[in-house]
Amino acid sequence: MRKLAIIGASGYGKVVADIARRNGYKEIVFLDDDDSIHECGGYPVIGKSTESGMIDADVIIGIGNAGVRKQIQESIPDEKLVTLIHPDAVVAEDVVVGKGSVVMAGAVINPGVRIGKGCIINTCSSVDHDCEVGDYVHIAVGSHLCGTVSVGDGTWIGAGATVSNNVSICSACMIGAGAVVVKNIVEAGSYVGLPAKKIK
Ligand SMILES: CC(=O)SCCNC(=O)CCNC(=O)[C@H](O)C(C)(C)COP(=O)(O)OP(=O)(O)OC[C@H]1O[C@@H](n2cnc3c(N)ncnc32)[C@H](O)[C@@H]1OP(=O)(O)O
Repeated sequence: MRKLAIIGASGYGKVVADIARRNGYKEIVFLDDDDSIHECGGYPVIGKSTESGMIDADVIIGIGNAGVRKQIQESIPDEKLVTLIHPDAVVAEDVVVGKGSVVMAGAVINPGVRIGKGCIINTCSSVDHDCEVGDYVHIAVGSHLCGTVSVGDGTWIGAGATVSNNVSICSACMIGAGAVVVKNIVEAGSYVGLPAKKIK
């Protein structure tokens, strides 16, 4: 199997490397702009984030910040980008997962779901039937989208948060850890608590 270059030698990047290894990548390298980092998860950092075009390798972004992830992903030709799904994630057959997205261990994605590009579907989260997840969304560890939820581009669903069925959340929102979203959110911002309310 081909080589994989992961941009971003971070904690998240380390998890991405583990998923890549389980998907059969034999050679994994990192690219990062921090000169002081030489390895990540036991894999070498061999250059800067802008150098993926010079390497004959598949590419994925290992950066948690949605804005940075988007900026870097959109500078890379689509044919170099891959999608990674942990072998212990449960993903229904008709689910569409966009380029550059990563689905982590224990995640469950049920039928009729569409996940955009550059998303993180993190450990033990669930995305239930017919959800529409935009681009560069992060469904953080242990959070749950009930059925027919829509999440706009760049939104972060915090760890352990729950979004009730048939609810829409617009782009550029931060849903706090443990929040419960029971009504549509139509204005960008940070929302916390039960029921989730805007804080700024
Ligand atoms: C593998 C991984 O690690 S994946 C990463 C998972 N991590 C997460 O999901 C983290 C999600 N982030 C949060 O929950 C954050 O607290 C945010 C984004 C909601 C708010 O962060 P900030 O904008 O920095 O807000 P700040 O910390 O200043 O808090 C503002 C107020 O909201 C409260 N608040 C913050 N987060 C929450 C929350 N999740 N639930 C309830 N109240 C909260 C604070 O106590 C504070 O209240 P106060 O003004 O009465 O003191």
